[in-house]
Amino acid sequence: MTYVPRRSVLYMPGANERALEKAKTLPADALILDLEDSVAPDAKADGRKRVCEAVGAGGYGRRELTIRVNGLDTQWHADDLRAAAEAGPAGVVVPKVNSAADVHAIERALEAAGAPDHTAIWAMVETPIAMLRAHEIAAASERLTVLVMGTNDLAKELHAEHVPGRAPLLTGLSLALLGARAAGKVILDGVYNDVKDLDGFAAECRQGREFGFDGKTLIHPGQIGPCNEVFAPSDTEVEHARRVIAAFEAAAAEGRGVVTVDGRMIENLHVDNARRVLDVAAAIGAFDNGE
Ligand SMILES: CC(C)(COP(=O)(O)OP(=O)(O)OC[C@H]1O[C@@H](n2cnc3c(N)ncnc32)[C@H](O)[C@@H]1OP(=O)(O)O)[C@@H](O)C(=O)NCCC(=O)NCCSC(=O)C[C@H](O)C(=O)O
Ligand SMILES: [Mg+2]
Repeated sequence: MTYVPRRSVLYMPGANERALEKAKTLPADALILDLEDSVAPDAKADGRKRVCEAVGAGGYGRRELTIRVNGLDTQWHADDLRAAAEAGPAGVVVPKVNSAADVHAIERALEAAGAPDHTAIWAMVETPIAMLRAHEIAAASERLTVLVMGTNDLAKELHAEHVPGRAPLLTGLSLALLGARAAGKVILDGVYNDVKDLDGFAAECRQGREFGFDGKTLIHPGQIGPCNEVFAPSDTEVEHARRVIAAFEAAAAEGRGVVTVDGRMIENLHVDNARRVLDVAAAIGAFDNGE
């Protein structure tokens, strides 16, 4: 799987002209122009027109541009999907995807509307049944490239509380990760609602990274910088990866398949991981330099 930086993926209300303009200068890797929860029912049609025009007009540079449509069971879904297909963003983010059949319906609708091949499906998994079917959803289509956690909806459905450490959500997060990885797909963590609590936010970014998420979805510009930092390999990690590869190659030249670095065992699989760290760091370096 070729790594595409999606450390920071910022939602912005599709009806908010100022936010759509401001996003052109923000250092997020990707943007989700939202037509669902952040847009009031009366503003849906206007929001749809606005975000599709924004995608058509461009000006977002290398930021990956996606549109979040309303859910499959809503009155706006079909029109949103048709308009998004015509606008041709990098991805269409679909909330509350609960089955492979849902993915197939989205895929058929995009194809019927003439969506370009580059428009991927990003499926939001945010219900108990979606956690239990995460692999079925992730593997349902090649057009589906990204799973997006919806942790607010998941907590609501579970009757769970938002607590530091996210204990009530950990099983769901793990199931979704297992499903995504088993299907070879990218997976993004959910949002952190308290935009003023940067310490709590940083802790949740670190937890997401430790779990294996590729990046995190965000709701405020102030969350972008800290998130980019956490989801990129640090200089220390890059240096360690280089030493792992060098030590293993030296050992291999002497006919050994195992070595220690800083007292820890290094085998082939650790070298694979070290190479992945270097690939990710290089891709992020090129992205940040605008290459
Ligand atoms: C959360 C907010 C409502 C906070 O808004 P506000 O108090 O106005 O923020 P600030 O005054 O600090 O804003 C400072 C400037 O930054 C711009 N801004 C703010 N947010 C964004 C954004 N998301 N994208 C782009 N620009 C943004 C403001 O316009 C200010 O600009 P300026 O005037 O030039 O200084 C607000 O941040 C917000 O609306 N966030 C996005 C909310 C959203 O999209 N929600 C839906 C997605 S999350 C979700 O649905 C969860 C999921 O489905 C689940 O189940 O978990
Ligand atoms: Mg949601």
